[in-house]
Amino acid sequence: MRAFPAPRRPTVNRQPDQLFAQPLDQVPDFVFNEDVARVFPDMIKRSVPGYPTIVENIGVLAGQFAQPNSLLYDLGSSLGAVTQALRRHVQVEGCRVIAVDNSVAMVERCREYLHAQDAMFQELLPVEVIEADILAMQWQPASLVAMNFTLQFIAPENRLELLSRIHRTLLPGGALILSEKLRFEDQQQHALLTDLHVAFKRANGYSELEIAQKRSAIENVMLPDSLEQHRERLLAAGFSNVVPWFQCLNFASLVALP
Ligand SMILES: Nc1ncnc2c1ncn2[C@@H]1O[C@H](C[S@+](CC[C@H]([NH3+])C(=O)[O-])CC(=O)[O-])[C@@H](O)[C@H]1O
Ligand SMILES: O=C(O)C(=O)Cc1ccccc1
Repeated sequence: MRAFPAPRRPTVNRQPDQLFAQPLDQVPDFVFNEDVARVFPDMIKRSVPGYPTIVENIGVLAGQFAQPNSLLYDLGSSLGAVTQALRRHVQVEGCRVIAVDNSVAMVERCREYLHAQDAMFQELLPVEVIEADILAMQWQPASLVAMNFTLQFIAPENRLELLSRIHRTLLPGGALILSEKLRFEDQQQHALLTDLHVAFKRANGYSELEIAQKRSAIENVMLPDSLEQHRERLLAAGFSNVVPWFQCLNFASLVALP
């Protein structure tokens, strides 16, 4: 008998995303379940142009906004990629990271990844991973809120209220970092960037079938807004300035100042 049980899975996840590789009679709506959580690092890197750059730089940007003895929120944290970047880059006295996700599968694995990060580095910011709906949670004053590709999964009628709550929770001098897939109001622009995004997925090894089935899985659950809609809604939520800092094809990231 072994003295210690073998780990359930390797710490570094290299499982390829083949979730939509076989033809499905009916493509179900996309959900963040165990199957998705298992392949998520591969899926998001091959699907979102600029994702690794955005994640790493959220850590760098956060270093400019984090204030001593305050909270940093990672909303819709999935496996905690942004939380890990925050912990690598922010070395400010008394800061704490709160990662929130409502998918049990994501939260379980996120905790494992963060334990692995704890084992590898010293003096990382303390972190708490909370399984909760970001529409129903209690807020505490924060100097940074990151929402990396999460708002697009929130029902459109709830988006303004959520951003208003985030605005109220932010300390002066803090920031919201909001990354989203974009829709374009100009039809030609929208078609061009959509085609270029399909080319990006193809170049990353997805077949036409995988691309088509994934599109139909997400079309009712992931509803992107235009940059103009984001800007207007952030201003309506109380933010004083909205600064795009990254765009790659139809994916962008903004800094919103309270
Ligand atoms: N109401 C909600 N409450 C809490 N979590 C939610 C809610 N709705 C969706 N989520 C969670 O938001 C995450 C969106 S993925 C974020 C990537 C990550 N930020 C990353 O930088 O790797 C984006 C994507 O897959 O395109 C999922 O884990 C959902 O469970
Ligand atoms: O926009 C797309 O085509 C995507 O595939 C984005 C995405 C990435 C990861 C999970 C869900 C949606």
